[in-house]
Amino acid sequence: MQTDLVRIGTRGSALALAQAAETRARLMAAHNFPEEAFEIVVISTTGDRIQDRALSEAGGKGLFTKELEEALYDGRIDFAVHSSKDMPTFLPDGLEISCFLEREDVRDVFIGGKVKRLQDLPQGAKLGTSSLRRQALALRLRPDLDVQVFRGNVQTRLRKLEAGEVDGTMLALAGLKRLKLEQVATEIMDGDSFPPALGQGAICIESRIGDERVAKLLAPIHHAATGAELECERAFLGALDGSCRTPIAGLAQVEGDRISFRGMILTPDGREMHEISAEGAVADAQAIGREAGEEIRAVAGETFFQSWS
Ligand SMILES: NCc1[nH]cc(CCC(=O)O)c1CC(=O)O
Repeated sequence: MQTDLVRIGTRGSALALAQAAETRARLMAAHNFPEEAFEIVVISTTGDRIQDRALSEAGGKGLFTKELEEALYDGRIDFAVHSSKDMPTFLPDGLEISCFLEREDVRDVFIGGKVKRLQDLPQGAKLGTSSLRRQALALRLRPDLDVQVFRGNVQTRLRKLEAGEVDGTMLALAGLKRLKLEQVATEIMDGDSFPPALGQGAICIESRIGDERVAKLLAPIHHAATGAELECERAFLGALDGSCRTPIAGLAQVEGDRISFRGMILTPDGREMHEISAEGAVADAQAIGREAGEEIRAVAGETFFQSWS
């Protein structure tokens, strides 16, 4: 048994651990394995250690994946469990995303201290978020808000809200559900005016290209529709060159053999916005995302991306 031990790599935050446990539970059910067949290997990343500034300033998305990828190369873990939203657009050589679990609710929520809804915040109230997308979308609805950089894991943010450091904050409903904390949400944002981050709500698994044992292990827990949605969304991001300094939102949705996509780019102050919609066969998911990215890029013009960076 020991030689067959499956080593699951994860970050150490409560959300990451919940995602690793969910992956393990699905594998146990799919293969009829006991819990002892798995070891959850916790790996601390640079992103976890930086708490005092926005991640876009510190070097971006790779900060949450680098140390896990080193563990994959070294063979200390068999695969790494991630939030798709936090994955860089391009992966290092030899590694791939080999599996997507079925997507959770993709929506964002508002969590208010004294008021329940974002729109009910008093003039000039403090909204805590480090996401440029949430900042831009919130400022579109409420240009008067005072957006504060607000880092840390979900629990830390909720503590800061309770302590009155801000008047409200925003989080992904998916993460709250995985932590069994969805009851703290005071408003579920409407997906039309508040589209999610690309990849939001989807757990993905990164592994070594060509690892047949891991491929066989993961095949039964892969969710094809989520996979197509994420292929489309990641292609959109790739065409935009996924800069962390650009607020980007969007969502692909599979229905039967069709996929629809809606994407949005904004200026950080939320004043300027470009939107795109596309639709087609699921088999063309990637091309649909890429073409939507190229089109929105052309419509916005290169100056759009340079105007604030
Ligand atoms: N950047 C942190 C992060 N990465 C994934 C989630 C939520 C879970 C998900 O989207 O799958 C969160 C927290 C949040 O944005 O509320």
